[in-house]
Amino acid sequence: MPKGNPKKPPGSKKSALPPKLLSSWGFVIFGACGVALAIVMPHLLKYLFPHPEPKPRVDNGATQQQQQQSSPKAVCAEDGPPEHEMCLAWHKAGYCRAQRRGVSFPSAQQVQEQCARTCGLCPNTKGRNPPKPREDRCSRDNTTAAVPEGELNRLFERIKAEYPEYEPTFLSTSPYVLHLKNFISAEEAAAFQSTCKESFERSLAGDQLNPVRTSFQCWCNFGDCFANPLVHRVTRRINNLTNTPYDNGEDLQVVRYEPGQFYRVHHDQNTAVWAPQGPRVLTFFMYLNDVPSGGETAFPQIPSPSGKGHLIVQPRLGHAILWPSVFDERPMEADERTNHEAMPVHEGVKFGANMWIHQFSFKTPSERGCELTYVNTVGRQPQTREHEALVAGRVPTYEETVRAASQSKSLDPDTLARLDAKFKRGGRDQV
Ligand SMILES: O=C(O)CCC(=O)C(=O)O
Ligand SMILES: [Fe+2]
Repeated sequence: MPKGNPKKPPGSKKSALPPKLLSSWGFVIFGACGVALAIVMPHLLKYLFPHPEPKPRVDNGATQQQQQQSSPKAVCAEDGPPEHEMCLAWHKAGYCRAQRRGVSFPSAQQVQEQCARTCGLCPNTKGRNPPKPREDRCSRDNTTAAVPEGELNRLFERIKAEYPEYEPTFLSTSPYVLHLKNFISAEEAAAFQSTCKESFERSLAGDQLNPVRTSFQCWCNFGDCFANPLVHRVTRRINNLTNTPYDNGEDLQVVRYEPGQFYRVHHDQNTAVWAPQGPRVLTFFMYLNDVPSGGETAFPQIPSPSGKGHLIVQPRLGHAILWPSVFDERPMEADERTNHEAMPVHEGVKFGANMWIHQFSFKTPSERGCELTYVNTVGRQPQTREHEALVAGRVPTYEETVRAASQSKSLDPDTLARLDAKFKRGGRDQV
């Protein structure tokens, strides 16, 4: 008798399976039934005992319940301490949701604790830039015009009165061009240049390579730049000075001119008025170094204060100029008198930085990937289906937009809270 398991004779059906084999088949069948039951059972139970929907997920991926548990009461409380000054930048950089790889500070937990309101972690607050249904993605909040009708001139007068430390001087009052000294420190100017060092590219004008602008530019739209504490501090200082929300400003644009480079006469209002962010209403331009020769900013349609020739501003480290792109009484319409140019640099290199401020939130549609539509490249009329949709429904028409911008100042709760706090501090800003 051979040893081992006897071979099953070919063709034999009822071949006597050895008891050991039988028990393994039984095991397999039993297991399969178990698996099937495990799959079907939850559905069956759900059908038999319907369960409430899971809590909606929000911005940072946590459920509202988790949010409320993790919300630090202090920051959420109405009379609580202010949030960390970096919160807006940290949120924009995505730090509310996840810790950035390779960066130990700030941790996601630290951000969530110190920026609970901005991160949308407090009960009954939406946080900055909350998710929107797809069809509303690119709509505009009509009630937050940065510069309503009749507010532009007042804004310039207020800055002159409130900020003597910058030695504000009107280089022109019709239209306004305001000159400030010591607006940024040498350390801050150096931070702009160093964060941008590897990120300069040939400048664009109206979204295109253009022979009218031969300089280099760096969009400060990456976390290492806009979440750099010195860069953010300057950004917030501009927001406070102009009384406009963080989200209405484009990311800063650092510019660099080598000898011979320039930006010929142009106007900064380049945005279709029906785009979600509305027109650029203000330009805040900072000089980041002294230029040995050339590199002035010139306004060919504005007389110089001395009455001789037109207005020319010398680039000096720390100085800044602010001018409007629209009319006081028609704050959606470009005021061509603020055409300007960057004259060629003759000696040395010129560094500067632009902050363009829009009538409505720029960062929101920008972060949502909406069409931002420049008039120079897409024309003044809507040309694509998406443009038409913006005009037709999701974004107000030109007339509605103008009407909304003309309404008396009505600000969003965050801006109101900020103004309120500023008033309580005696009108001074912290940064
Ligand atoms: O460089 C300057 O002086 C002005 C730059 C400017 O006008 C711009 O970048 O739009
Ligand atoms: Fe410009």
